[in-house]
Amino acid sequence: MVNITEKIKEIESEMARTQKNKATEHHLGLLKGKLARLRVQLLEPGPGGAGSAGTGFDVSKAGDARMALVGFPSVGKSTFLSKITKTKSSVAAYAFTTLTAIPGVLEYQGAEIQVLDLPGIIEGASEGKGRGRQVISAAKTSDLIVMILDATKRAEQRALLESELEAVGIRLNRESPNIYLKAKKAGGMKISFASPPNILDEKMVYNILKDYKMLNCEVLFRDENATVDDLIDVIMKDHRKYIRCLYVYNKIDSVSVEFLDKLAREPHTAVMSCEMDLGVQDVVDKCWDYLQLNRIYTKRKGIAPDFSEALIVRKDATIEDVCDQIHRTLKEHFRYALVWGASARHVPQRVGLTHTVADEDVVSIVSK
Ligand SMILES: Nc1nc2c(ncn2[C@@H]2O[C@H](COP(=O)(O)OP(=O)(O)OP(=O)(O)O)[C@@H](O)[C@H]2O)c(=O)[nH]1
Ligand SMILES: [K+]
Ligand SMILES: [Mg+2]
Repeated sequence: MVNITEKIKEIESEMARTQKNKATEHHLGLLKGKLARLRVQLLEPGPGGAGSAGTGFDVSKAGDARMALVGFPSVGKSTFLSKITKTKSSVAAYAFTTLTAIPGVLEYQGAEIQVLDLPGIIEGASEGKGRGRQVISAAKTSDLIVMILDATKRAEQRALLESELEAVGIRLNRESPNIYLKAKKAGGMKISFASPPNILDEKMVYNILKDYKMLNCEVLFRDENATVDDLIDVIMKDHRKYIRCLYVYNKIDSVSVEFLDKLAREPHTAVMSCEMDLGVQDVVDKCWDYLQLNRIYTKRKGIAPDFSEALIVRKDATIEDVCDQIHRTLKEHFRYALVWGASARHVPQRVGLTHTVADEDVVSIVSK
């Protein structure tokens, strides 16, 4: 295999050398496209390729959702896992104490969340430094990334980790770009903009699509602020993953109150001290919010609901989804449901399959 890492470095330094202006933006756009393709090659070589690529760790998914603890060495990932689950993962003051993925189970009022404690990653992880690629692949399989940061360390750590994750196609706290793209068999390229674009132009879009050999396709930009990166993300959609991320600063016992206040105001952020047992439960509650799941308790007629076991559904789930969770064929015999809780206008409310449930609702299904 030709050294892809070197090729990536070459393009990155060419991009750094190239001045950003109107005359160079097309060239820069094409370089970005090339870079994106190389990164995919690096991570996911075809059959027979280098086996060391991002295969993750051999931990099967379990429970209602998976969250991954990602961060630099010795920020307190294992300390956090040991605090919130029954699993004990080795904790020590030296870097790279954890060498593989350690799964634990977080029990959250009837829900079971798999928590993956991962080895620390370092700068250059996405290019294969340390266990970086494996860690990042494991993070890519999770429903939530919990980025553990050390409040006593330099502020750049957050941006550094973000760019490592970005480099392998993970998009944090973002939606996929509002661009419609459809490959066609023939008919050439049809490029349209819902409103005049601020950044892109037709020629640039044409060149990038051509560079990806998408000569026959239809593309519609619904967002006037779409960028080259957005277009590349849509072209490479099979290699992109949009995941929510909660940034958690640990070790707040060792920073000033003023600094702590500043950290806590950053977006998508929570702060804690595992050692002093400060804020840990708040972090867990926030993780639950970020997973965007609802706990639904079911109730049989005349019997009190069982709060020790919840059905876990997506945030926007309906009674139909609840039925599907209980049994594949339940909705065929469905008559109506009774709902107690935040989604009910009065309790109990009698509802149909399309009713949207809320977290901690109690539901009773009445079938034919
Ligand atoms: N001051 C302080 N130290 C902490 C806190 N939490 C953990 N530590 C210490 O930080 C060190 C590293 O903790 P670990 O849990 O091993 O960190 P890790 O992120 O799992 O490290 P690796 O597995 O090596 O990547 C240990 O000495 C912990 O005792 C905290 O809240 N405050
Ligand atoms: K450590
Ligand atoms: Mg560890």
